[in-house]
Amino acid sequence: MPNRDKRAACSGDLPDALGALGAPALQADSLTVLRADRLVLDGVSFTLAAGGALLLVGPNGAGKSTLLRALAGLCPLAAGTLFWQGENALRDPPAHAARIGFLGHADALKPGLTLRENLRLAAILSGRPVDPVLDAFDLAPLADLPARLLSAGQKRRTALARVLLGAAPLWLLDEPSLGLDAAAIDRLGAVLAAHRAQGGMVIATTHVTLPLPGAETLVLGA
Ligand SMILES: Nc1ncnc2c1ncn2[C@@H]1O[C@H](COP(=O)(O)OP(=O)(O)OP(=O)(O)O)[C@@H](O)[C@H]1O
Repeated sequence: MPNRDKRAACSGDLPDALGALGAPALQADSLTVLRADRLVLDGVSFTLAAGGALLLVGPNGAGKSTLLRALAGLCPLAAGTLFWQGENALRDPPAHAARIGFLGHADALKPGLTLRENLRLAAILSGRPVDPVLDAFDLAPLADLPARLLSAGQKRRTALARVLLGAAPLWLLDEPSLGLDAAAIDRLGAVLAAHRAQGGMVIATTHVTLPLPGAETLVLGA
């Protein structure tokens, strides 16, 4: 069972676009989620300011992925409210989707498309160029390979590149370092730090140490 009313307040610079200084950009208030009629999350609360990071930890089945999906609006809340800058975040699903970069367990790449083609839709939607994002994850030499030929770590890096390309302020990452080697984890750390330095926020599930200095931790299933 997750901790009740566990709060994690994260600090960081708060740009005008994300609200008044000191105010939480994201606030989860007593979130409760059922899956197949079973109580998985019971009154989970936390706040996150611009530039902040929150690690979701706990044993298998504790509800970490479920919480990420609930925060993304992909899993209905049985009770509780998610606020974005003081407003009910889930009242306007398209607006909420636009503020989220989501990385699930599955990398969700089209196997027959090249790595670059897999990133094209995100690039069109955000208006951002693909090449700097390829460089950030050392993917340029692989850009014209079909995704089906990529290794597990290369696929993970591509999925992370798509999150970066989306330019959303709130990143929800399910075990982002899964399959990454040490160099790729260093690159991930640099990308996360740059995102937070611009006022972006990160919520990540993990079973291992992630390169997110100063992140708060929310323990589920304790
Ligand atoms: N689609 C679903 N329908 C019913 N129950 C589900 C569904 N998805 C997950 N669950 C259940 O919800 C609980 C929480 O699962 P979740 O995937 O959120 O755990 P987790 O903490 O992310 O685990 P792990 O560390 O193994 O990734 C589990 O008991 C799981 O069986």
